[in-house]
Amino acid sequence: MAAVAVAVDTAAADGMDGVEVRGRSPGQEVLLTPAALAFLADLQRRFEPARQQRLADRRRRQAAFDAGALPDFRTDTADIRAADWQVAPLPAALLDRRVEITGPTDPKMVINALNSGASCYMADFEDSTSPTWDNLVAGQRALAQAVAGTLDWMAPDGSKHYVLKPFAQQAVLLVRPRGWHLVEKHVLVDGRPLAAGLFDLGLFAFHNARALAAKDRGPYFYLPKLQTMEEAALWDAVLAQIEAVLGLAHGQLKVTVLIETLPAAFEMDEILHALKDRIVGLNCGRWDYIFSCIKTLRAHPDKVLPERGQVTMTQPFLKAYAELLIRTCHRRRAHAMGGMAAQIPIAGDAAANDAALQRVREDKLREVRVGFDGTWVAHPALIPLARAVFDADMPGPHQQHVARSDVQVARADLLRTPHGSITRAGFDNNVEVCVRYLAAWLDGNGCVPIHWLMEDAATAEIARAQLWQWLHFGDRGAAPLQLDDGTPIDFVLFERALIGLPGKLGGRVRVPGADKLDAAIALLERLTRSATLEEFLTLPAYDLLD
Ligand SMILES: CC(=O)SCCNC(=O)CCNC(=O)[C@H](O)C(C)(C)COP(=O)(O)OP(=O)(O)OC[C@H]1O[C@@H](n2cnc3c(N)ncnc32)[C@H](O)[C@@H]1OP(=O)(O)O
Ligand SMILES: O=CC(=O)O
Ligand SMILES: [Mg+2]
Repeated sequence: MAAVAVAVDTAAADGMDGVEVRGRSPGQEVLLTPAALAFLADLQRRFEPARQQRLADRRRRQAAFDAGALPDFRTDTADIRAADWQVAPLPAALLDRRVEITGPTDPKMVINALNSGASCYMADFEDSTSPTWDNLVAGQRALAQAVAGTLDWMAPDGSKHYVLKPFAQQAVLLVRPRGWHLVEKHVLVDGRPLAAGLFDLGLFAFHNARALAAKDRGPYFYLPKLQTMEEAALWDAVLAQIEAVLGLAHGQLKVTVLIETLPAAFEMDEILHALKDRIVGLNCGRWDYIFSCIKTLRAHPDKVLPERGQVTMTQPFLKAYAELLIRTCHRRRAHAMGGMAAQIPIAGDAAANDAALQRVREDKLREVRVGFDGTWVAHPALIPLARAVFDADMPGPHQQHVARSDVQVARADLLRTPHGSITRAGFDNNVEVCVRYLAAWLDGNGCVPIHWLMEDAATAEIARAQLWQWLHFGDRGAAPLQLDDGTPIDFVLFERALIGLPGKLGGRVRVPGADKLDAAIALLERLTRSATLEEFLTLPAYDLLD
């Protein structure tokens, strides 16, 4: 079977030499002790060369797609897909994951999420966190205090004191570090920024792993935005190193991997295999997946998706991706986790609220009936609804026995482009979402409601990538795209949508990050006018943060 080798720099130094902390935030000295920094620096020195190789592999792969190639199942790993093997047994705390709440890591959110009644809580440093230094330090402190059982929080006006429920009544904690593409510029090792994922995961593990292991709670992680088994193998090597340094058993650290890139959909078995001693499931990260489909196939004129609102999970290419994930996971005795419906409760409008909840209910019903073992919710008020749907259709703790061997997904199924349209409302909405989300993110808020939908980095990326793709469609000689009413999609249309926005938002809507609107507009203009599609909006946006 194809083995995945991770090149490791074994000459990694220990100690504080060459480590510089540039951020200043209250309480950071408790986290960034000399021992913690030495631990992080060691991880960075060992694994940074391999991370850089994986990022270079991504660029090479994308260049091939841009030159006309399409993703496919690998021939060099056919034996991994064909062979019979299973992942390591799942820990008891992760057997029943029917409802998982996700959210950023500020202390109030952490307490609300752990107390929410969900089976699990994914504390998120990725899609829903704007990685200001203050957010990261406060988030790591809140999580460490939560693990220690000492976290509390007082509302600034003194109206409510938030305390944790007893441990046995709390949701099981999982932590999602940032992806391989991001760096943490506030910690330099040998003059270069630390890999953000190593900072988030490493720092959490350093301070909490032993305490969580003693309670038989992992630690557990969600790994975002992977593309290949080699990237999975890199995480596996990092986790094995952390276990060795912290004196934990091999396989103590457990992970769930988000399948949220198009290349990864072709390597689900391989990713499970690369992490088989510690992986407990795959998750359908639908929003990044849609974004990745747009990004990966950006140079293929026959692969343009309709406007965001029309790209739902019932579209055949997304149905195929979800069903392949379930079949693959259950064959390997791993959980198949569903994703996030974007609707959130609507205050002050009962009819609209009922309609939103009905959309969520339908989404969860579809998930449990196709064979998912659990699902995500964005908001605590959605937990009872999701739980009721899963309880009714999933009497046991999971449904790994649902083999879905009826599912046959071919390359063409994953690449089938849905029909649909681009309306003016859809175009304008993409512009508005990008501007409002970027403004909030630059202001330190990584997840906001916009028109009663949860918007985070993944959902905003769809809007941003679509605008770029639609506006640059004619660059390769094709006729420009048109709206469904025949209006050409060009920069005149884009500027028109942008021009009225600050007045409209300032006058009518409470906008988080209102004083960042100009910066957000300037960034969107830059991203959209660029001749090439920026890989992630959070890369240039991070330069503007802090
Ligand atoms: C594509 C993906 O990656 S999905 C995963 C990433 N995205 C997420 O995790 C979404 C997280 N969700 C959120 O951040 C929020 O629900 C939002 C921004 C969508 C809406 O937030 P708000 O407008 O503040 O919601 P609302 O005012 O209704 O909140 C009511 C209460 O629920 C709490 N709450 C809302 N969402 C969450 C959550 N996800 N976790 C914990 N508590 C929450 C609020 O803190 C508030 O608490 P309080 O009554 O004690 O003050
Ligand atoms: O992380 C989840 C997604 O949908 O993206
Ligand atoms: Mg995502």
